[in-house]
Amino acid sequence: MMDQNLRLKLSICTDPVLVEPISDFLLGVTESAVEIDVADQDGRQYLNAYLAEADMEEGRRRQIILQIGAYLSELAKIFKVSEPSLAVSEYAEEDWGSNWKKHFIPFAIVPGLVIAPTWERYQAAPGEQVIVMDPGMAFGTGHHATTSLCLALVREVVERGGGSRVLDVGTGTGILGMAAALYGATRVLAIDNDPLAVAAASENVARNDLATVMEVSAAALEKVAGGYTLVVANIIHDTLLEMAGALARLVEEGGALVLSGILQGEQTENIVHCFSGLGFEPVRIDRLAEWSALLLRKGKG
Ligand SMILES: C[S@@+](CC[C@H](N)C(=O)[O-])C[C@H]1O[C@@H](n2cnc3c(N)ncnc32)[C@H](O)[C@@H]1O
Repeated sequence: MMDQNLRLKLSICTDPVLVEPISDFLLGVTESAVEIDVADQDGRQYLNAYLAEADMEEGRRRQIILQIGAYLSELAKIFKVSEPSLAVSEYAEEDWGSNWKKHFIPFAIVPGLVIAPTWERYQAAPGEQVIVMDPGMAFGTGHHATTSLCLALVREVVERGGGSRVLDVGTGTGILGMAAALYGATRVLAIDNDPLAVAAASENVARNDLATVMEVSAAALEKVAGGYTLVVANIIHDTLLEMAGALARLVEEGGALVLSGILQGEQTENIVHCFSGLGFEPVRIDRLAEWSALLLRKGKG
């Protein structure tokens, strides 16, 4: 057992090509604050990640380190570069808040849309949209590749007039639904089966003055009624396949379905195959790091 109030610090030295996918993973999956140093003389880059979770049991600590180590080896194989080195140390809690805050700074997740933390007074530039939220409440502060891939497709659909009724399935922090509302959607329903995510998204919707457009609910997908012009779901591949029938039913004829949480290759092919069988045509597949996001259209017209 570790001492009270200690957190893990991971120091990773890597080929620069892996910096982005490693940061995405650490921010999105382990909710770490990540600091990236400039390249050293040998051309490698150094990342320090400060994990949010404190006082881990030894078993959990070992599991996290193994998971991250396995992910680093997998990435090195995919990108055909040498495996990153990983060193683990501990640091005291007082440092964490300031590290987290130092590294969660306003950033444009897609051009024209900035995610800003609640403790910053961010001054939007003309024409810029801003979503204000705290990190670490639920998945989806916009640092994960799948979130930014979905945002670009949501914007495409809504700005082309497909945003009269939007359903955000697995909303996390509410980021995709809130972005749809800012891009001009007139009604948004956001659902999640994690009560912490529902609480976080509700708070974010209120904080961003979007409650007149966007509703957040813990309702199960099977209980949702009606036809939507756009349904977006950034959830893992296996869950998307389980949900396929319900998702397909909720998209109106001619409407759009945006899916991510899907790895490139076999998972992407499975999803295209499954939704083709349900009457959807793939319109666009975007890729970032090892992830894909799909825009599908229901029916032929
Ligand atoms: C990868 S996160 C995506 C969060 C956010 N939409 C984004 O794009 O950043 C997936 C979310 O789906 C939720 N989720 C997983 N299975 C679900 C299900 N069966 N029904 C509703 N939500 C689900 C999780 O609780 C989590 O908040």
